[in-house]
Amino acid sequence: MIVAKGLKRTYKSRGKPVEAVRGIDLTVREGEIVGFLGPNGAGKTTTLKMLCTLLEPTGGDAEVVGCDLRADPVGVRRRIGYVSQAGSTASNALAGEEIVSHARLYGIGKAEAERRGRALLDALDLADVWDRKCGSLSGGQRRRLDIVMGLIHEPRLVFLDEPSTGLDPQSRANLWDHIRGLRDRMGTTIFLTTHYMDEADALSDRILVIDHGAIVAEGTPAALKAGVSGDTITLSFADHETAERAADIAGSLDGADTPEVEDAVLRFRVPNGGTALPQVFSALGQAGLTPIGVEVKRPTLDDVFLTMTGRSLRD
Ligand SMILES: Nc1ncnc2c1ncn2[C@@H]1O[C@H](COP(=O)(O)OP(=O)(O)OP(=O)(O)O)[C@@H](O)[C@H]1O
Repeated sequence: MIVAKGLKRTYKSRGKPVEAVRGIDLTVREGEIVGFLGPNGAGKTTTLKMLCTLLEPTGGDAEVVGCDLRADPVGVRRRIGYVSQAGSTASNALAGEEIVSHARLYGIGKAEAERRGRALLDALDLADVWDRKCGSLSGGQRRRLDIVMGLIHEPRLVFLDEPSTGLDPQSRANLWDHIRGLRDRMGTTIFLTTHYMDEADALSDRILVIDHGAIVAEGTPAALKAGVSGDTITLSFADHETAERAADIAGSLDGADTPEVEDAVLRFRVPNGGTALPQVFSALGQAGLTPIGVEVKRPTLDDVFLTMTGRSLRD
């Protein structure tokens, strides 16, 4: 669906070059949901806009749904759907009118547009909004309506730019269900940008992590997390001195990473938290030390990012 080679975009800002995307390679296969994850300003939207023909690359090439990005941008546009961050419906217009007029832009007849529109609304749990003003819909409903618009010409590939930004947790989870459903029922390939780790984790078959305009990691969410060594064990003690004594003991355990103590909290890494914990408790017990709190944390995508870049995705 997408093969990009050396894709690059340099902006000019106050006479100075800004290398937003520094020559990236990426491949997206048919039927995949690929999450493009990175912090603010990493180059996600710039990449997306280039792949959607909204922005000309300053270097590199790409083929999107079989069409060359530079030689056949119209071919690309006919074959893709694009759901922008800003949304595409006017508040005062009726949802049904917006769908039909959008479909007409693709040369779809009115009756066919209405048939497809109603079927898509139904699929996205919006069956009763045809005669409602777009501005009267909830945030989640309006995002789903945007997706209906992006799918009206039945593209095989759809780009979603930050799909759940601004939605409450329940609407986000509901939107994710619908996005997965589209792929499962219709086989639509989905390429989405996000700076939310949970969104990338919950939705994507494969994740590309971008930072400073370059791809720094790629893989399934599980493989990326497995690449980060070990689980983190956090133990709380009554005071700093006890935590320091516990740190000496934890540090001598097999496979344990250099322990860190902050106030009365000890944190260290082990290859497997579940199997290490009984050993930790037994060793601490022999020294007469008892933690007052314990937490075992599996690696998150933020740990992946931290390992790759030395910074947190949240920074
Ligand atoms: N029109 C422009 N002119 C100059 N610099 C730009 C322009 N658009 C984006 N940039 C810069 O390019 C870099 C990448 O921006 P981009 O919007 O692609 O990042 P992003 O990962 O999509 O971020 P966000 O999550 O905030 O949308 C940033 O440093 C941004 O300031």
